[in-house]
Order: sequence, then structure tokens, then C-alpha cells
Amino acid sequence: MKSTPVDAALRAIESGLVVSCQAAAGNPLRGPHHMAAMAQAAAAAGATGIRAEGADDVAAVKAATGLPVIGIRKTGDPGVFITPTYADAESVVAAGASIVATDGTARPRPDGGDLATLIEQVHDRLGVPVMADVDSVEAGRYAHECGADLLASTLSGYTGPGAVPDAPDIALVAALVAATPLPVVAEGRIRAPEEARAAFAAGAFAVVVGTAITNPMEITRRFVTALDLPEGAT
Ligand SMILES: CC(=O)N[C@H](C=O)[C@@H](O)[C@H](O)[C@H](O)COP(=O)(O)O
Repeated sequence: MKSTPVDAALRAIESGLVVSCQAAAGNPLRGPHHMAAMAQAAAAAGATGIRAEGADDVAAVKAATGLPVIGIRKTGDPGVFITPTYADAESVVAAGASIVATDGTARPRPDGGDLATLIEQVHDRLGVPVMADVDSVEAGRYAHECGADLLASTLSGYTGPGAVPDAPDIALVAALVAATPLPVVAEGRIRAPEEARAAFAAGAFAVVVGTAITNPMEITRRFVTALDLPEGAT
């Protein structure tokens, strides 16, 4: 299986905090202007990289910060929705992403493609590393076999039928570190510095934090819920 070396973009995020600057539909902060400002704030405070969604946001974030960008394109589909196709990957790399993240599970992809082919195409045509967002050790092993350059715990808790857990899956980070030689990024529901520290202690190569830093709507909702206050219109 062909695989690019871990390149300068990966080294640039090693042992650092990557801030995910994403705003979904319905979030008033959606759009490149706000996401670039979020990214600038994160960069000014010491973030070593930014995760951003869609070509417009990737380009704006890159121009505003110059930091390495982990680019994704979300389709909103059920099942595989994080950068499912080569066209999605190409669009965010053309916009300035230096790493592409994609769903790294063995679930069927919407275009009928497979992960190994997608990774090979990204390596051959775009020359950037591929981060596989996985939900389990099995998926991590699969993504490794398919040629991924690094793994991330991003999808833990999001692929099964049950409710999304509250805590980050640090155990999965540790298990992925043990299961393959690939660098492992801790991502998903990391809300406190102690959780980020635990992820590094578990062997994480880098930590990605999104909602807890860049989503005031969700942060507000957590307070409102915890205080048992009436929820707002959204
Ligand atoms: C499951 C899924 O779609 N995760 C997405 C992946 O890009 C984002 O919605 C998350 O915000 C990101 O992973 C960072 O995680 P958190 O926001 O929990 O710190």
C-alpha cells in the first residue's frame, strides 16, 4: 500500500493544539468571515493548526493564519459524511489544506468508492497526508491497511445507534496508539485542558478541540441545560 511520509504539515501540528473552526447550518457564525476570525483568535493564543470544513472556510482560515489546515468537506449525509470522495478532498486541498481528513471506517461510501483508492489518489495527485477519522480500533487497523498517514478518534460515539457519550474517548486514543504505528490525533468532545492532557498522556500526537473553543451556541446550550433553564429558539 502506497503511503506518503509524515511530512512537514504533520510535524507542525505534533504535540500541539489544533482548533476546529466549524459552524454548521443554523449556527449564526457559519461562513468564512467568522471562521477566519475564530482561527485568528486561536492562532494568536497558540494553536498549532486549524481544522476547517469546506473550501471557502479552508481558504479564509489559511489566508488569515498561515497555520497548517486539516481540511474536510462534510456532506451532511447519513453514514459516511466526512470528505467521502476524492472530489471533496481535492476541493479542500486546492483551497489550501495541507492535510485531508476523511471518514476512515469501512462503512460503504456514498459514491461506492473505497478508502484505499481515495487515499492513493490523494497521495498521488494531491501530495498531502490523509488523516483517517475512526470510531474504533478495528477501523484504525483498517485505515492503516488502506494507507492512512495518521488516525483520529473523531468518530467515536457517532457511528452507533446509541446516544453520543458526554466524555471524550481517551481509551480509544490509547488503544489506537497500541494497535498501529501511525500517529494518533485525539479529537471529539475534549472540553477541558485536563482531558487534553489525558489524551497526550495516552500517546496522542496532537489534540483537536472544536466545540469547547469555537461554538458559543453549544457552550451556551450546555450552561442552559446544566442550569435547567428554558431553551432558546434554536
Ligand atoms: C463527529 C463529527 O462530525 N465531528 C466533526 C468533525 O469534523 C466536528 O463536528 C467536531 O466538532 C470536531 O470533530 C471536533 O470535535 P469537538 O467539537 O467535539 O471538539
